[in-house]
Amino acid sequence: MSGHGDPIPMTSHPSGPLTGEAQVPGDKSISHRSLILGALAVGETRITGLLEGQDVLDTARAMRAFGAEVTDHGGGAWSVHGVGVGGFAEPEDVIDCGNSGTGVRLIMGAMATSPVVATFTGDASLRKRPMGRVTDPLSLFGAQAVGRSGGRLPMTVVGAVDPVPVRYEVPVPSAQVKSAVLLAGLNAPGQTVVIEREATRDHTERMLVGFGADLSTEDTAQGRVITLTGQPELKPQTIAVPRDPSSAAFPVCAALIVPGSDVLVPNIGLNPTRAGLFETLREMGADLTFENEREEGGEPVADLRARFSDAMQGVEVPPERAPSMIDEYPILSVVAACATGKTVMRGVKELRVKESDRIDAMARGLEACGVTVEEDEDTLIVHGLGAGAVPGGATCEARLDHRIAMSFLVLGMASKAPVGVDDAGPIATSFPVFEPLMAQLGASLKRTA
Ligand SMILES: O=C(O)C1=C[C@@H](OP(=O)(O)O)[C@@H](O)[C@H](O)C1
Ligand SMILES: C=C(OP(=O)(O)O)C(=O)O
Repeated sequence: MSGHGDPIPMTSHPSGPLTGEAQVPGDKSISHRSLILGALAVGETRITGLLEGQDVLDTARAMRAFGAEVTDHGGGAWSVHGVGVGGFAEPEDVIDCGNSGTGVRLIMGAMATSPVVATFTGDASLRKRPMGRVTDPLSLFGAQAVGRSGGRLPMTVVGAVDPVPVRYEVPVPSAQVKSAVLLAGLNAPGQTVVIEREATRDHTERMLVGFGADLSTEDTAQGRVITLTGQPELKPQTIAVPRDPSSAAFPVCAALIVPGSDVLVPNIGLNPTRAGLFETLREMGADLTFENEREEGGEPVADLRARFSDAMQGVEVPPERAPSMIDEYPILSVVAACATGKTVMRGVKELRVKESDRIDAMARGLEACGVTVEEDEDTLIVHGLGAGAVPGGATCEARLDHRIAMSFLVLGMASKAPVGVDDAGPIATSFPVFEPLMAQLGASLKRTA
């Protein structure tokens, strides 16, 4: 929901060893898609392990507004009684997607080829984010969108009455844009083709196939070509949502930088389009192992074991790895500050249009904590001080951004002096149990008045 409550200032104090098991919640990307695809199927989809973070709860509410029956059975078990492709009803009120770019962009795609009109809004962060990247391709299907200047929310989308299929080359590496076009293509007759130069997370493609759509993917010299045949009848599914690697990143990285730590993070989804951080950490010399590697529900899964690693060194992260770790640069820059030498992150300008400008948010906060940082439009460079050498002692701005808030709280666990954030409230969008989970491992997080 767009209204956040009062800010929740929080301070993270230097911590003793972090030990034990961290049961992180379900994957946010897969949770959104489970609800949306469930709403577009005919019959009842059953979901276990759904992330009950605010972003996903807002998508659940939106699916109800479009006519699906969405039921919370407790303990992460949900069901969605879908209305079928093209069956969305017109919402009676504004759709509020809160803090969630994924929610609003995927839902716009899902409704854009149905004869309904919907107005979308979000919180102060989401209202700053660009929607033109989604509404441009949706207009090719015949949909129309009017929003605030710069293509910002609030925005009204008029779904196409007679949609046509499209062939669209995604101009920015974005799974949200790709997914919006594929979801719109579901209700267009004929074949919709999406081309992405750099492969981004492929949950939409995998799940569409699971729901019975005719979708094929081909890797060509131009990039990945995805072809979807429109107007399928999607069959309801039983989905066990894997645990989120982007949430696992926080206890994993905390364990790597807090002396004496040894943490197990079980059942983490390791889809290669999501696992770039773990590869980078290993290149830095992290003691990070994958145990019990297996396949579950078509996705690779493993238990991650992270132990304090006092000899990590800075690396150059290859720009082509960015899509597979796009949400992990904030926490990587914290690890980089605790490694020796410099870590160079290039090809990261997409970070500037997330919940906050994440390059600027991390640069300012790290500097306040005594770390030297360089940046340009597309680059972040962190000069590491080594294990235990970051001064800390600052309160950093979270900027309505859950990943920024969690990153600085992790930094506080490994700094010389505590690190605070002005508002830990946004953490509830993706990782509502972050505070008790980290406390159970031994972290000292205190809500400050
Ligand atoms: O499709 C998704 O579920 C997501 C795609 C990424 O955004 P972009 O598509 O803007 O890169 C990512 O940052 C976001 O957290 C989730
Ligand atoms: C960028 C993120 O999410 P969204 O775009 O869905 O707001 C994120 O979770 O880091």
